[in-house]
Amino acid sequence: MDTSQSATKEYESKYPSSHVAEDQVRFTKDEAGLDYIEIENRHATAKLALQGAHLMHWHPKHTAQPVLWMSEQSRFEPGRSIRGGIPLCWPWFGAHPTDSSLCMHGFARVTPFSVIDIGQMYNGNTRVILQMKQTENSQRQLSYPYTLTMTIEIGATLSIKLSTTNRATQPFFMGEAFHTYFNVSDVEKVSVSGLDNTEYADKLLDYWRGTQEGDLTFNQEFDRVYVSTKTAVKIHDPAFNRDIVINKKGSSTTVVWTPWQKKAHQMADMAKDDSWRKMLCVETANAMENLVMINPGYTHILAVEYSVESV
Ligand SMILES: O=P(O)(O)OC[C@H]1O[C@@H](O)[C@H](O)[C@@H](O)[C@@H]1O
Repeated sequence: MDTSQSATKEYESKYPSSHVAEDQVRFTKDEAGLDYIEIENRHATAKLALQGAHLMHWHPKHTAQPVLWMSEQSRFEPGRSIRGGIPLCWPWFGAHPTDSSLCMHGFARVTPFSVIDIGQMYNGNTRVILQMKQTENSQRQLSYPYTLTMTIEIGATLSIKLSTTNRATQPFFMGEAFHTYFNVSDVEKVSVSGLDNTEYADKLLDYWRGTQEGDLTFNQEFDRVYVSTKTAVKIHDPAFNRDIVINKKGSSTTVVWTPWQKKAHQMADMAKDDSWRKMLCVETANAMENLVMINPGYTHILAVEYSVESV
C-alpha cells in the first residue's frame, strides 16, 4: 500500500460519515507527518496541507500557468509555515500587538485543521470544509473559546471563506489575512489596479501614510498596507496573457508585498536565484485600523474569490 492509499484509509476511518468525492480527491502524508489533500476535477487541480488549511497549488485548466506560487525551498515541518500558496494569518496580522515573542501573522498557519467535509458540487467544483484544532500552542496564544472554519471551493474560480465565531462571553478583536502568493511572469512587468486613491501605510517607511495614485508597479521591495478599501483588485500580467481578479467580502484591508532580491535571499525558505521575481503577494485582510470586533455568539466571515481572465 503506498502512502496515499494508507492516508486515504486513515481518513475514511476517522471521518466515516463525510461525503468524499473519491474520484476527485487523494489524501497523502509526507515523511514529516504532514497531511495533504490533492484534488483534480474537470475545472482545476489543487493541493492543500491540513496544517494551516494551507492551499499550496491551484491551477484552473483554462489557463496555461498555475495561479499560486510556491517556493522551491519551502520547508514542510509541523509547526513551521509553508512559503508560498495561501498562508492563513489569524488571529492577528503582522507582529502580535503586545507580545513580540508570539509568532508573526498569528498561529493559524502552523496549526493543524480537521476535515469536516469534502464534497463534489453540482457544477463539478470540489468543496473542502476544515476546522482548526485546539492545540496546547494555540490555547497558550489565545485563551478565548472560538470556532474557526475554512471553506475552500476549487473550480475554474477559487472561493475561500474563513469564518470566525466568538464563543466567549465578551467581544474579541482580531486581524486576519489570506496571504496569497500569486504566480506572475515577472513582478517588474505586472501592474495592480483597484487601489487608486486609497490610503496606505508603508511598512518600509515606518508605517508612513500616503495615498495611492494610479496603478501599482514594482521596481524595488514593496510592502504596503492599504486601509479601508473593499474594492476588487486586478493583477495585470500581459506576458502571461491574463489578469487575476480578486473579489472580496468582509475585508477592509489589502496588503501588497514583494521582497525583491536582497530580502528574498535573506529568507531561509526562498531560493538564492531569481524565483522571487515570479511571485507577488496581494493579501485580502483586516489589519491596522480595520481590525474586526466580534461580539459574543456572532460570526465574522472573510471571503475571497479569485478568477483568471484572458487578455
Ligand atoms: O515571512 P512572513 O512571516 O511569512 O512574512 C512575509 C511578509 O508578509 C507580508 O504580509 C508583510 O507585509 C511583510 O512585512 C512580511 O515580510
